[in-house]
Amino acid sequence: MKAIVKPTEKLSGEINSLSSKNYTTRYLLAAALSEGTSTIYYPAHSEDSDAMRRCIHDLGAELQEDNEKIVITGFGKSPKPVKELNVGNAGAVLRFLMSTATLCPEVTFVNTYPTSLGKRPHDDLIKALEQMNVKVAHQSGKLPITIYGGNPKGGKIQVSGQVSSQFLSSLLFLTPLLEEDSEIVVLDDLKSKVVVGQTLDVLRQAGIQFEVSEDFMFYKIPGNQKYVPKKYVVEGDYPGSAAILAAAAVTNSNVSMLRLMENSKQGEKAAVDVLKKMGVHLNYEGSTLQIHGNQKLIAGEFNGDHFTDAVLAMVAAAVFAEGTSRFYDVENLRYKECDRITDFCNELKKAGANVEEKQSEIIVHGQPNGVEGGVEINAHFDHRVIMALTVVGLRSKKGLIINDAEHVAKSYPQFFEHIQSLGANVELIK
Ligand SMILES: O=C(O)C1=C[C@@H](OP(=O)(O)O)[C@@H](O)[C@H](O)C1
Ligand SMILES: C=C(OP(=O)(O)O)C(=O)O
Repeated sequence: MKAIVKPTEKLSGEINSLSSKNYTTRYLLAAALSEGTSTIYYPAHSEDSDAMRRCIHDLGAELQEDNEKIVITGFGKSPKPVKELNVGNAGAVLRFLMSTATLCPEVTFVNTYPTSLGKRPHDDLIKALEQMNVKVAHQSGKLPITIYGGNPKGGKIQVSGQVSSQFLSSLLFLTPLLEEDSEIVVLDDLKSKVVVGQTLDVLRQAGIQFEVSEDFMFYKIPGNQKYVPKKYVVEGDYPGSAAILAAAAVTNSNVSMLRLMENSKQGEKAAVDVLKKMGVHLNYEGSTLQIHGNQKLIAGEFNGDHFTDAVLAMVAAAVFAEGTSRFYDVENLRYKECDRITDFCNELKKAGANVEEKQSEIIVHGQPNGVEGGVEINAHFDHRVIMALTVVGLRSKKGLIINDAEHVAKSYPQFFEHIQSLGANVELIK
C-alpha cells in the first residue's frame, strides 16, 4: 500500500484513541501464565498484539473474543509442548516468550521478517537464559532461535539492560513460576526503564510478589508463585497517539483524543510535556486530551529514552520548530524495527528536513516554513517511521509518497483512517 500524503493546513475532530499495545501484550501473557480464567477489556488489535494472542493460543491458552473483551483460560506453568512459534515482527512478543518457552522441551522461533526483527539482537537475553539451565541455539544472537528448556532454574541471574528493557521484563514474567527464589541483577545500563514500570504494574495486578530497588536495577522474586486470574482493563495508547498529537502540533488544529489517562505509567505520555515545552497548547479534561496547534513550535532538548516509542513523532514535530532541537540518549533506537536513527534521518533528509545524527542523538534544525517534499519514502518495515513521515508530509510543499505503508498495522492499523477523519489530506493506494 502507498500512502500519498498531501499538504494539510487544518485538523479538527475527536478520536477514540487506540488501546495500549504494551499493556495488551502484558495482560495477555499474565492471563496465559495463570491457571484460571481472566478477562481483558478493550484489548489492542494490531499485528503485534495479534502475535501474542496467536502464540499463547499455540502454547495452550484458550481464548474467546467479542468486540469488547477477550476471555482467556491460561496454561499456568505447563504450556503445550509446541515445536514452533511465529511472532511476526513483534520484538516484545518474541523476547517475552523466549522465557515462557523455557517451560517447553524445545521451541523454535521462526524468522519471518529477516530484514526487520531478523536483524535485531537478543544476545543479552540468551546469556541470561543460559544461566538458568536452558540451552539456546541461535544465529549470532538473532533469529531463528531454538530454546531447549523443560527444567528452567531460578537463582542468581544477571542480565544487561543496555540494548533493551524487554530482556529484563521477560525474566520478570518467568521467574515467579520457578521452584527456586530468584535475584535478578541488571548489568550496565537499563534503557527504556519506564516501560519496566508497566511490567511491574501488571505483575502486581496479577498478584505476583517481588522486591525491586529504587533504580530498577535489582530484584528479589520468590519462586513457586501463581498468577491470579483477573479482570484487566486496557487504557489508551500513548506511543501511537503521539503521532496524532505531532500531526496536530504542526497544523492549525483543534483535536480531542479520548481515553488517554493523565496518570498513565506509559513513558510516551511524556510526549504531552515535550509538545508543551515546544509551545503547543494541550490540556486534559478527565481522560480526554485536547490539543490546539497553531503551526508555531519552539525547539528544545529532550532525553528520548524517557519516551522511546514517541521519539520519531516528536522529531517530526521538531522538523518545523524555530531553532535546533536535540533528542539525546536514544542509541537503542538503532535496534528497533529498523535503525531509527540512520534510516529515519535518511528518509527525513529525502523529504527536505535538516537533520543530523550522532551515535545516540538526533539533531533537528527546524524549518518553520516547511520542507520541500515531493519524494517517495521507504518505510523500512517500521510503523513509527511511517507515522512520523506522515506528519512531515502534512507540512511539506509537495507532499510525500510513503511506500509499504501497510506496515503501520504493526501497532496502529487505524492510523490513516483516524488522521483522515480529522481532515488530513491522505490517499491510500492498495
Ligand atoms: O516492553 C515493551 O513492551 C517495549 C519496550 C520498548 O523496547 P526497548 O526496551 O527495546 O527500548 C519499546 O520500544 C517497545 O515498543 C515495547
Ligand atoms: C519497538 C517497537 O516494538 P517491538 O520492540 O515490540 O518490536 C515499537 O512498537 O515501536
